[in-house]
Amino acid sequence: MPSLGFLKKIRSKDSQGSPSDFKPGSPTTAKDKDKFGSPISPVLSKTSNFFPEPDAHSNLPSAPTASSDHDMTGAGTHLVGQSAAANTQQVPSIRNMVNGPEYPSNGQHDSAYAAATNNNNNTNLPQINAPAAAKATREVRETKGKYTLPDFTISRTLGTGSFGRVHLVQSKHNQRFYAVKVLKKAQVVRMKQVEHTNDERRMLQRCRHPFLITLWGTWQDSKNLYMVMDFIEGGELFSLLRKSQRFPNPVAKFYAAEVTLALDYLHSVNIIYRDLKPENLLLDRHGHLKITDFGFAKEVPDITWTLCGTPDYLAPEVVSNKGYNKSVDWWSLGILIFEMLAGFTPFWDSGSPLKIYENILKGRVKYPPYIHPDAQDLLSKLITADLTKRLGNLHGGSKDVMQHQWFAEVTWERLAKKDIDAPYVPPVKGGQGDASLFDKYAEETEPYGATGEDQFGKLFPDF
Ligand SMILES: Nc1ncnc2c1ncn2[C@@H]1O[C@H](COP(=O)(O)OP(=O)(O)OP(=O)(O)O)[C@@H](O)[C@H]1O
Repeated sequence: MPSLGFLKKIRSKDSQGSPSDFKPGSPTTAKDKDKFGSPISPVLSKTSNFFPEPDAHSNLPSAPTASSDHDMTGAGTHLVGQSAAANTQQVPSIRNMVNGPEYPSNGQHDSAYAAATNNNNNTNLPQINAPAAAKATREVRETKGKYTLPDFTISRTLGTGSFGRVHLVQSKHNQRFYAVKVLKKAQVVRMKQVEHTNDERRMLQRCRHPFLITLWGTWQDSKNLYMVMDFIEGGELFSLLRKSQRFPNPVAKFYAAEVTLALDYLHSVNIIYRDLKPENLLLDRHGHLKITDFGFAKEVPDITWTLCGTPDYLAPEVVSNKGYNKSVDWWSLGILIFEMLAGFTPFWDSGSPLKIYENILKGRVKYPPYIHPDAQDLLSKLITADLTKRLGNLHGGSKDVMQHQWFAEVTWERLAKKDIDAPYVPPVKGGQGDASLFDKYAEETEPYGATGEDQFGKLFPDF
């Protein structure tokens, strides 16, 4: 049993959806259903468009087939079929992108992945060729973006974390909005997170995928580290989930499917994410997910031992300090799906991490009766301590998860191209630095851009 001192993160904010509403065995009440009304309901009619081939065995509303050339991002269609090499040529250096008028659209972020996963197979699962994906990633991300504070106008805090905060910023060169994560070096060192922080930068630099945040570059001054990312305008899935209390089955399925594709990609390039939770899932302006916060991501071809993560989401092999592998992300996916469907995490226990650990090790999950049987079947196969039985960790890898009955109507290739409408479109004014969907935070009082002696500079050579 780990002591709290080992842990990087305790779940903060208003933390946990309370399980108090759930009385095992009691049916879902009409009142429960009403709770779904806000803020998902205005677009709930769109749930029927998520997955155009409805599963005959599911209770989803039957769906009109979305037109095959429909692309709600306005970006995806022209990408399909581009070669990774062609795409590489189109992506200018980061410095040029900030300075120049031809800043790439989000669509270009997607195209290396699209090219790497493009195939003519009959199956609707993207056939990801890991070495090709990794190569495409490397080719696209060889630029080494270096910025300075005067490149940006810093505005409000979008979110805070264990070591720093994330600001909305505007580039003075192209007037576009970005998010800059600011980490205090002293705090990173004090909390023994130097390696994780360097890993975060390296992993983000390497990754390129439609559902992963894009890192454009970094810099440092004598006190802080800075990471420039896309500003993802729709806020955290966490906020949407708390407001909605819990998601209807198809809504949870949509988000779970996008996360599954992102995990499939990360694992294909030997990266474990290790911090899956709704706080780290942001919604873009069209309602698609972006995974942020790679503070725990690690390149591991095989097994690792570090104890990190957020209590509710830790797999038993992590809690009991055994070596672990990519399977921990599949466990966390199970916890995420459970939380989306139930509104609380399965091992939650009066907010006490130690009790949560005990519950994780006991491994008993009570499924609320309103969870769809197919979802429950998938959850029982993900939230299983036995690594020889955990879905995602078996011979079929992530394909076993993607081919599970709960995901039967998901057309994975279209989903990977963002060619399926999201269930909820955040009410934001795109491209205008609209941060209205983010919680408000007290602002930093110490000015950025400190000069003078840099005690820790050598520890962060890549920033
Ligand atoms: N690219 C982004 N666009 C918009 N908001 C963002 C972005 N990246 C992060 N945020 C916001 O900032 C919050 C904190 O970011 P992040 O999780 O990366 O910080 P952290 O210090 O690593 O936090 P933690 O303690 O959870 O690890 C996020 O939950 C999110 O609300």
